[in-house]
Amino acid sequence: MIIVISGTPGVGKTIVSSLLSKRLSMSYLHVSNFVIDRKLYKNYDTVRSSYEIDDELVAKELNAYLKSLKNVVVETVYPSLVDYADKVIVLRRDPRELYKELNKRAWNVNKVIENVEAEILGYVSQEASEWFREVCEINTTNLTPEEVVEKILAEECEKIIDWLADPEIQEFMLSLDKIIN
Ligand SMILES: Nc1ncnc2c1ncn2[C@@H]1O[C@H](COP(=O)(O)OP(=O)(O)O)[C@@H](O)[C@H]1O
Repeated sequence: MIIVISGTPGVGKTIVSSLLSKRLSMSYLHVSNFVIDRKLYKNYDTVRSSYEIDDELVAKELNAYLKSLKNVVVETVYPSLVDYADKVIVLRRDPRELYKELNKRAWNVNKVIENVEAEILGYVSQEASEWFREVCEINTTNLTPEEVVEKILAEECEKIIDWLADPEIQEFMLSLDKIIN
């Protein structure tokens, strides 16, 4: 069984994946760590503070490795790297909360805002829906990580979340645009 836990950075993937894997006695694979451990990156972008990856190479190595594991919870920002999954969960978080969360990281302001805007526009959710037939979205805002795990186990999914339907989040996005422009 392969369970993919995806979402924008800061939504709670690591904590939820780790709890879920323990709860189900499954292995846990953090794709970014896999890429770093196996040196599957092309280079490190110091401006963006992130590794640039060769998608095809990572997908090839990752899927070969996943085949060797029976039961695994896979955490990734890029769901399309995974060829096959039994369940795909995309965690979502109120962009205003996510902004506070990402500001705690030692990231430059552009990187924080790019990621918050990616959450507002639903990039990861869109990628997951294009790649997999069925995707379960869970809004983690105001839930504890344990409650998120319970929802995953109970398959309590929401409709695809559209943050931009909320006028306050539209305003928030405009205020972010002003900071970077
Ligand atoms: N449901 C939650 N409620 C409160 N804080 C959370 C929740 N999920 C994650 N966090 C906190 O948010 C931060 C980011 O979580 P993390 O699991 O590292 O996110 P990701 O792996 O998606 O980047 C951590 O400090 C974590 O403790």
